[in-house]
Formats: sequence, C-alpha cells, structure tokens
Amino acid sequence: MVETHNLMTNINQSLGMDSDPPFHETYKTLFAVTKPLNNDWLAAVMAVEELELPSIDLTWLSLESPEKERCKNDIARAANEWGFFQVVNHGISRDVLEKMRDEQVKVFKQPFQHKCREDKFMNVSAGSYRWGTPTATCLRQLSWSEAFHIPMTDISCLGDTSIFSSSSLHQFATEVASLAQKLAEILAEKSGKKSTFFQENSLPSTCYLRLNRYPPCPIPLFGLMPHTDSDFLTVLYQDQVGGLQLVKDGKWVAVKPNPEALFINIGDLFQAWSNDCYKSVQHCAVTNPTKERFSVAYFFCPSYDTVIESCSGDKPSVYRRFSFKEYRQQVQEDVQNYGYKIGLPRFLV
Ligand SMILES: O=C(O)CCC(=O)C(=O)O
Ligand SMILES: [Fe+2]
Repeated sequence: MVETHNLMTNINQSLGMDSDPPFHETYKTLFAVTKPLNNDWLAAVMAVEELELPSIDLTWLSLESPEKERCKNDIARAANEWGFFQVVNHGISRDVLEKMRDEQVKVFKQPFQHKCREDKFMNVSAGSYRWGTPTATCLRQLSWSEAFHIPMTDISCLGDTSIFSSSSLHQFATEVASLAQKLAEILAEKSGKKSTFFQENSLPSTCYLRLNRYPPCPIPLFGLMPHTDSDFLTVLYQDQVGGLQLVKDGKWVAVKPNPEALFINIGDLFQAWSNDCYKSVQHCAVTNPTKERFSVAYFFCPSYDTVIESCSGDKPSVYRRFSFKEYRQQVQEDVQNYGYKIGLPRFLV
C-alpha cells in the first residue's frame, strides 16, 4: 500500500505539466493491482545489452561501382540479418532535422485539452492524437507515450492556422519520403523484385508520419509496446535519450542512439513481398526515469489496393497474395478480438 502510494507520488511529480496526458489518474487502478517494482519483466526490459546497429554510409551511393554496389549489398545484408540498420550521410541536413524536432517539442507542449481536440486546435484530422493504451488491463500492456499520427495528405494542407508549422514538417517529410523510396528501390533490386514497383504503388500521399513523445516515468514501463510495423519500411529520427529496443537472434537488445544517423527498419509488407528475405522484427520503446524522449517515424506504405505477392526465384511463396487493405483490416480485427496484432502468420500459405 505504502509502495503504491510512493509510486503514485513519484509519477505525479514527474508529470506535473498541463500538457501531460493524465496517465496517473487514468491508470491508477493498474498501478494499484500490479506490483511493478517486484515484476521481473519490468527489470528485464531495462537490463538488456546495448548494441550499435549496422551503420551504412550512403555517400557511397553517389559514387560509381564497385563502391556503389558494395553499399547496396550492405543495405540488403542488414535488412536480411537484422531487419534494422542506421544510415549516415543520408542527405537530410541538420537544419531540417533540428527544425522538425523544435516543432515537435512545441506541439507536445500544447495543453492536453488542445491536443485532444486536434481538429479544432491543431488543424489535423480527428483521431490523430493518441496516448496510453485504452485497452490495457495490466501495466505490461500500457504504452507510456503520446503521439500524433499524421497522414502525408494532412501535412500538405496544414496551412498557416495550424499550430504545426507546415513548412518544417513538410520539408522533413518530403526529404524522408525520398530517402525511403531510394532505400526501398535498392532493397527491391537486391531481392530480385521490380524496383519500379514503389513508383507505381507507393505515393507519398499513402504514407504517414508519427510524432512520438515518451514522458519520463519513475518505473520502467514500455513507452511503446513490442510490435512490428505494418508498412514496407520505416525511417526513424530519434533523440539522444535512447529507449529503442529490438529482437536480434531471439534476444532483446537496446539500440545505441546516434545523432548523425537515421534508423531504418523493415516492415511486414517488405518481409512478405521479399518472401522472407528481409525481416520485419519486433521492436519497442522503453521509458526513461528522468528524461522525456522524442522520436518521429515515417511509415512508407503503398496505396490500399496494392497487392503484395510473395515470391522470389524458385523458392515457393511463403505467404498468400493479399492487398494492403486486407492486411490492415485483419490487423484491426485481431487487435479488437484478441487485444494484439497477429500480423504475417495470418497470411502464411
Ligand atoms: O520511438 C521509437 O524508438 C520507436 C517508434 C516506433 O517503433 C513506431 O513509431 O512504430
Ligand atoms: Fe515501430
């Protein structure tokens, strides 16, 4: 009882701002029924080994072969062995990244009530702002974060009345979009697929940005529950606090932040389309006891009707044909019925 009381006091102290979502109030029964400080899994999420992801210098892509080919092979190898890698000299200037981050910090500092009325105060679609996990029945299922999910189509029409400065967001999104496209084309080519597929099926307007904020949390919790991304690939720009973890060879590892890098991960669609050549791996974010953390994810998605055909060379197809729309609907249905995403195993041949 005393333990729970102290915990709630700590949480209230770390979240005192009127911009913070009311985590303490909304989830107080979860804190009361779980003994978080004694839970082994909570300690385990914080105690994982920190690794540097394979780092790929994209400068080589602007040179002639063989350097260029070697760089492309490195990208494909990292996507196959890790499903995650970092790119440096990616061509997106520090200025563009810093303006985006300033914008993100400013937006999350808005009063919570304004963020909840995103259509009225922020000029983005209703439903863009999300926080916590409304369905959580124990602390283990709670994501200690708030986020704006913004479709690229919304970014182009934010206008001057929005709290979001459309130009910072727009510039960041445009440059990240072209990086994502370039990497996807290389990965397609290296797995023997048609590299024009993305020009035909993945317009920037079918993609979206997610701005994440992880408030400090006095006890170790998930900032974002373990998941795989339901896209082709994701480009992540994260700050220096750290907290991203992923599964490598069956073990959770922590990713070392790198201010010069953007982080790339393969999503479910690429795993299926490449017939398991590239890996969509489970990842999560964990909280920091004293520091807030920011990240932005760009999700490279095709249009809803795009059909994903899993085949490569002589190897039999691992997954049946499905459209992106079908995939999204199945994920939503599973989350509703079971409380979690099943993902690709649903589509095995
Ligand atoms: O913030 C992070 O490190 C991870 C974000 C992420 O995985 C996502 O937004 O899907
Ligand atoms: Fe993710």
